[in-house]
Amino acid sequence: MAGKWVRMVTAQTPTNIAVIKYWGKRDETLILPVNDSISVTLDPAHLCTTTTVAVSPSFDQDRMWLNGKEISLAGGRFQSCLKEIRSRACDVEDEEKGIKIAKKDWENLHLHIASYNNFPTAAGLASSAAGFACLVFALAKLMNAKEDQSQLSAIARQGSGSACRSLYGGFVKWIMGKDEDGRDSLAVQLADEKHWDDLVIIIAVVSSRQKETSSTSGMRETVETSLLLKHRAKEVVPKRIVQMEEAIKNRDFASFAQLTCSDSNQFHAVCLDTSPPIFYMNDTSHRIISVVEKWNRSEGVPQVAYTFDAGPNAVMIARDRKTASLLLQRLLFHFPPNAETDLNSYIIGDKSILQDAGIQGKEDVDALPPPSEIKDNIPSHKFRGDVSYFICTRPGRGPVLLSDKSQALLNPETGLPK
Ligand SMILES: Nc1ncnc2c1ncn2[C@@H]1O[C@H](COP(=O)(O)OP(=O)(O)OP(=O)(O)O)[C@@H](O)[C@H]1O
Ligand SMILES: C[C@@](O)(CCOP(=O)(O)OP(=O)(O)O)CC(=O)O
Repeated sequence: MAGKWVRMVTAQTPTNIAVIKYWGKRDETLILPVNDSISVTLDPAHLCTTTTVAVSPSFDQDRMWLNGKEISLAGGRFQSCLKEIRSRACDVEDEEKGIKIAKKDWENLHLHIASYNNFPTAAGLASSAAGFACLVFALAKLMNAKEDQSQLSAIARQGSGSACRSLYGGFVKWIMGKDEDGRDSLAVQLADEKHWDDLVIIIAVVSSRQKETSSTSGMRETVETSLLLKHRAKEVVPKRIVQMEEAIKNRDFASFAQLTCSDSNQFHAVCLDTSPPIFYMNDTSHRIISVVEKWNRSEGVPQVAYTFDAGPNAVMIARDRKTASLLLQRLLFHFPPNAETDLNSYIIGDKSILQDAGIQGKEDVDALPPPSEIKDNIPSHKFRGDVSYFICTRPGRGPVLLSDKSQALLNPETGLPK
């Protein structure tokens, strides 16, 4: 293994949004949850992490750069993932480059890791989920580990619980497991992204000034103080998991939406039941819920599901493209962009939904009529600037390797960021 070679692998991994939430751990170090959860993987075209991992005998320590800045790998979560994946490394031979790494060599070789999130890291868009899933997936490829996606998910879980669900595309279940060592706490795919490809997802990134409680400390406080969480984990979630699996299997949007909204609301109720109470949603979040609830009610059958993680951003899932364009009209009516924001940066991702909604410019936003369900309730307030921007996306695929060398984030000669 001597020489000056650098071997590297680049991968791209999606983020995910839970429709049955994970909240509460029974083991903090291994990251073992108190209930199963189910998520939808989001299209990596709009939200994803790209990670390049490299190994070389010339590296003298493990190093990592996140979005161009060097970060410490000393934290327990990074160390757990690195240790677990190293212990599964196998022989690697690259005849073209004349590289031969024996299984036992991996203990002494150091790694360079560079990662980039194509969305804001601190905006509550589950960067840790895509990030840890990508790290583990890329390292497994680099080290020729023979583990399947589910076994890799149990390693990513030790970086961040929700990360285990980003090892698959489509619809994913994290099975809480029973074993004390956590080996059976892993993700499985329920259906791939093609199974239900009518769904359209619109994320409202809500402006928030307040500092939020991290998921990790928030759920610790909930486990310590909330009686409602015990009821949720024991009585409510197990039934909902069965119903949600059925709804996904049958593409039953009415049940899917009802379960998704109820579970998000119960998660936030559990936060409120924590002492001291945790508030993740803000007034804008509540207004978005009200817009969707009023519309769903007036239609008689749910058109859109909403769900909120540990922050004020709304993730809305529309039953199809037509519904998504009607939703976007409603959202833009209530939450038009600020004077200084142009429409092109206000609606990002799949902009074709905007065209479907018949909106070409800001004048079309100003001309939007009040939605029929609120017409009798004038005055209908506008909340200009309360949403930072919207991301239009859809369910998407799981992790992939990027073989195009130009997409690598590390220099192939030096192993340092490009
Ligand atoms: N691309 C990445 N690769 C590895 N780790 C990452 C990556 N992106 C984020 N992380 C890790 O995740 C941490 C951020 O996680 P945190 O849970 O605070 O925010 P979030 O996941 O963006 O939001 P939320 O969990 O509230 O949805 C970072 O400090 C870093 O440790
Ligand atoms: C509200 C959630 O998004 C909580 C996610 O929590 P994290 O996975 O970020 O927490 P740690 O395991 O402590 O890293 C719900 C969910 O994704 O299921």
